[in-house]
Amino acid sequence: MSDTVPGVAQPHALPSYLDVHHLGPWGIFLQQVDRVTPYLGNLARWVETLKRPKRILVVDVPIQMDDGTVAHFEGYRVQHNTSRGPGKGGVRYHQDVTLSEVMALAAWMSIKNAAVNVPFGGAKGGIRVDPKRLSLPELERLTRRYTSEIGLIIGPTKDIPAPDVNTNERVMAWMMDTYSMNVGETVTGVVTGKPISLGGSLGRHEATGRGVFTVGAEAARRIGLDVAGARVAVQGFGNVGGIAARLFAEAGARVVAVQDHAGCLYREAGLDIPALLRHVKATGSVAGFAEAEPLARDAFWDTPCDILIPAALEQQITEANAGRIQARLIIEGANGPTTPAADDILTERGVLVVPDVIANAGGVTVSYFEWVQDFSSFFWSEQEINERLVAVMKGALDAVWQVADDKGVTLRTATFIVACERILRARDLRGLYP
Ligand SMILES: NC(=O)C1=CN([C@@H]2O[C@H](COP(=O)(O)OP(=O)(O)OC[C@H]3O[C@@H](n4cnc5c(N)ncnc54)[C@H](O)[C@@H]3O)[C@@H](O)[C@H]2O)C=CC1
Ligand SMILES: O=C(O)CCC(=O)C(=O)O
Repeated sequence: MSDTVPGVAQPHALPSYLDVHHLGPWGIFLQQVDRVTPYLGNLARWVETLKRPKRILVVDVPIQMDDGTVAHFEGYRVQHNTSRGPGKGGVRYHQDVTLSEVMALAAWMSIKNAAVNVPFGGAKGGIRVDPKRLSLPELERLTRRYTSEIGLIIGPTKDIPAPDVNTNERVMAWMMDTYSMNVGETVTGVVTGKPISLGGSLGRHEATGRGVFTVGAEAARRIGLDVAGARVAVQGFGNVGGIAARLFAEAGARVVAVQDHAGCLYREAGLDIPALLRHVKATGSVAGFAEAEPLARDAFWDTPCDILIPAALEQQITEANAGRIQARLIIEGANGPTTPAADDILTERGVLVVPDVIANAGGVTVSYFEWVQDFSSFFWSEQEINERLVAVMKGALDAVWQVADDKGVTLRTATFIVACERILRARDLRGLYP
């Protein structure tokens, strides 16, 4: 640290799980912050703020299983930064969820929310659980107990959860109901991504995929790649990947390869995406879809394609496969799919990466619209929402593209520059003492 503000930037040793050498998503976020710091000018004196989450809550979530036994699950809610507004970010249910992962996901929310200039800080939550092994009543009990445990720190003006991997509108309805019962009144604005009949927003279900498509098509146009006829490969075929694939197919692209947790498919002529979506709805996975050839999982990364959309989990594009990717354009639907070392390889090879913190911001943008609609109890048409979403996404991409050109940096560094400046300027203006 070169510059110091009394009481702020003292070089205390970081706890081990906050250390840049700690491998995992949080370590990756710290490396990304280090890459942007030289571009932050005077605001760099506040950068330590980004390296320490504001608030971390780890909760024990005990529930009664259907067989009468009691099981304990570990849950998290991390508020990374609240300088620009209440915490905002999804809740993930997955067997591999860790604190490092939730910290990074919360931090990427801070960057993303600032990049598209919605008035939120960054937060994220999760439970280490394989939800596929729970019955529906067990899942409901888990969600309700978790919501009560994190109820201490969430709220419509404090921190507003939303869906992420393995959570959906139904889970959000349970969260909204539990929080409301605990505070004694109906509070629709405590979560977004709710069912429409409970204060949800039209267009939220599709928003992240629509945002991926919007910035993807715009980036393709800017590099002279025609979406009509382009070959697209998609990893992850859930809310984000499935909808992005559908929109690209509707725009005339050929979705040639798809991978999810259980299967991997290839079809040179392009997969029938509506039929594949029906298959996934019926069976839970792309595996076993008859109108395609099965593909070995690792071969997915060698697929001849023009556009690659990672839309599953973190750290999928690494030093091991970045050199094999054939796409000219990568649009990050997932959070954190590319490691910094892989980023460097892709840049070197001239592959354009539209980073997660802009590419998948469509979801939280429409979550912001949902939150505003809940507060005003006045609801907008789907057309209005989609038009505003497209305007926000194109405007944000345009701004970071300009910074990337001006400074000769990648789109990821450019997005971090724009976002960190907004966050740290807010931090600076707010000052230190209560
Ligand atoms: N749902 C949302 O609004 C947003 C989600 N995201 C991010 O997008 C990504 C996907 O989220 P959703 O689509 O919401 O989740 P989802 O639960 O709807 O779908 C996840 C998909 O990833 C696949 N998958 C899981 N593990 C995999 C593996 N090891 N290899 C290949 N595929 C695997 C699953 O089979 C499924 O198709 C995550 O990184 C999430 O954080 C980002 C912004 C908003
Ligand atoms: O809609 C939201 O509030 C957040 C969605 C999310 O978790 C994300 O963008 O990664």
